[in-house]
Amino acid sequence: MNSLSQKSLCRSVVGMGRRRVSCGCSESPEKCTDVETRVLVINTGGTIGMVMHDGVLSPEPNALVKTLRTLPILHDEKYAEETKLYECYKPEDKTLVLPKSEQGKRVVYTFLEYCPLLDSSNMTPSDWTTIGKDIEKYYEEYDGFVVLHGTDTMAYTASALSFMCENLGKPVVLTGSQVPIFEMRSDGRDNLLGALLIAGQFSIPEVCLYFYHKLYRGNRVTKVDSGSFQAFASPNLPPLATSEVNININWESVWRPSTPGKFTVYTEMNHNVGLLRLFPGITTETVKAFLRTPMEGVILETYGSGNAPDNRPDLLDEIRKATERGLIMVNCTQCLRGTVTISYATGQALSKAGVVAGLDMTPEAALSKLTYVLAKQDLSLEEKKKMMSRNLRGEMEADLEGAKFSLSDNRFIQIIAKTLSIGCKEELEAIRDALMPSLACAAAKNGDIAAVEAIKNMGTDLNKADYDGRTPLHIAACEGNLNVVNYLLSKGTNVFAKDRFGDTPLRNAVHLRHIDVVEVLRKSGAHLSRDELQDIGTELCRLAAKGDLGGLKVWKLAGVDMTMSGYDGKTPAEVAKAFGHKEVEDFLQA
Ligand SMILES: NC(=O)C[C@H](N)C(=O)O
Repeated sequence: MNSLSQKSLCRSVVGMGRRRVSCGCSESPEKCTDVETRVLVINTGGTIGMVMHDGVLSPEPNALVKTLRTLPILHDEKYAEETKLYECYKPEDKTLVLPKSEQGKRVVYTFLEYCPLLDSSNMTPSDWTTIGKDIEKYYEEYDGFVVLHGTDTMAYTASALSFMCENLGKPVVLTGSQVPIFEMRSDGRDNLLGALLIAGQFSIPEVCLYFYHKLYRGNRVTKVDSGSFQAFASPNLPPLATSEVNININWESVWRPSTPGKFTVYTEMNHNVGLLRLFPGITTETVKAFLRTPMEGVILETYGSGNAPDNRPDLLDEIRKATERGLIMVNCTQCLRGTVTISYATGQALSKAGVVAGLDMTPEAALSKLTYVLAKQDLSLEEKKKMMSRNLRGEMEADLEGAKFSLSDNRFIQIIAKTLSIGCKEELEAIRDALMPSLACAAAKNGDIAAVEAIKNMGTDLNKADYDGRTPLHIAACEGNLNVVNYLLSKGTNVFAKDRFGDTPLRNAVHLRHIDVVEVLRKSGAHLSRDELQDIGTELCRLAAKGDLGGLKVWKLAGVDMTMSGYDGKTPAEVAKAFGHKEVEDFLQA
């Protein structure tokens, strides 16, 4: 399906690893923060890459990369040449690099172009599967993913991917444009640039949609305008980020899963689903025909806050018969904004007929959630219904359990504020932001879960790092505080966070040989980064020469390939043999 072979992508990664390149500043290479991050751009089609032929727009294969290479805001050829970029990142003809960002980073991005490129109106759930599989295939090699997609069905794909991507730990950002990128007045250049900067630089482990300076949660959007650059809206959830003079991330809204695990893409889909929009005078025959077998799941688009006529026993009867037969029906409102409630008798009638309340889900999110949930063969009908009414990926309003304390509830900060004679909210927030990351790290070091929890309840993002870029998870992993590690993971903290030395919590746990922490981090989807895998063969050979079986076992647990050879081409097993460490040799050959 795609024109980029796996071999060429893998070689580009395994061969060189992430580079830290001198940016020309006066810092030593260790301190210089001009770091490259990698983004895979999956080009599925859409207007962004279309060209007018015979008066109609259609996707143009192999055109986008060529054009981007000529645009200085989207590609810095001078940097690529000076730093021999293409020797590290292959394939050369599909790899580009952004100019240095405000955050001091270089986003290197590689294109994976589908064949054929599609207008998104031609897409089906099997295209969602293709995209999901590619994200899974290249997951470990990239820091983030951008999916170029037509706008017409982008909200469906974004919603579907949000459910299919289980335990996602990296950003996946869908974008596209209203006008082709080749034209003078196009929104495509800004949209692509914004999506790349977000996917390459921020720990937002969600499927998102970036359009017209705003980053939205993918399963909250709907296309609202076919003639404006502001094509999307997220009526029930404010944007996760806005790109203005600065990129402002609304960290408190970023979705963090509470049950971490290894990243997988669930690709089974149930296609026997549909959307039924109520209208005054809809006939029983229409409803009956729609709900007929093989239909297994239907989103009923109702009026207002989830209402349907309660003076139509014929209609309600058909609905009841269908739900009793095992068809799952979900109630979503036709209104752009708002939620389904049972405050009206007309709403209650549906709930009595067995229809599940879809709360404030968009029809796009509800439909793709149904295709995902119904495909889970090992779940009972009741479990599937429960899943439909539960918040899985931030697609519906959360229960109150997750509600945050307001800053003014926080005695600790208030006492500090009083001591410093500070009264206004902005200053209180500034104090919180300055103090809390360090306090959270201190609590993580002491293994004090209650303190970490209290700090979180003050509204602190537990992903915030201290002056060394170290998060509470780094500290807990270093100290071997398994309970704190488990707590932090249950709150969805980022396992891929890197401190200013480029180390992840997993690398710290390996270094200090905290086997239990390594195991838990691996189960949560952590893997060593390309930087951390650099020269790993030499390190394994060093341990083999010393007969350090324990050290080798921890690396293996961390997912390292034990056959990687050292600087002289010898494998660790050969080195162990040469030094007469039989037990180590047997372990390495097992
Ligand atoms: N703006 C667009 O991308 C619309 C196009 N028809 C598509 O969805 O592929």
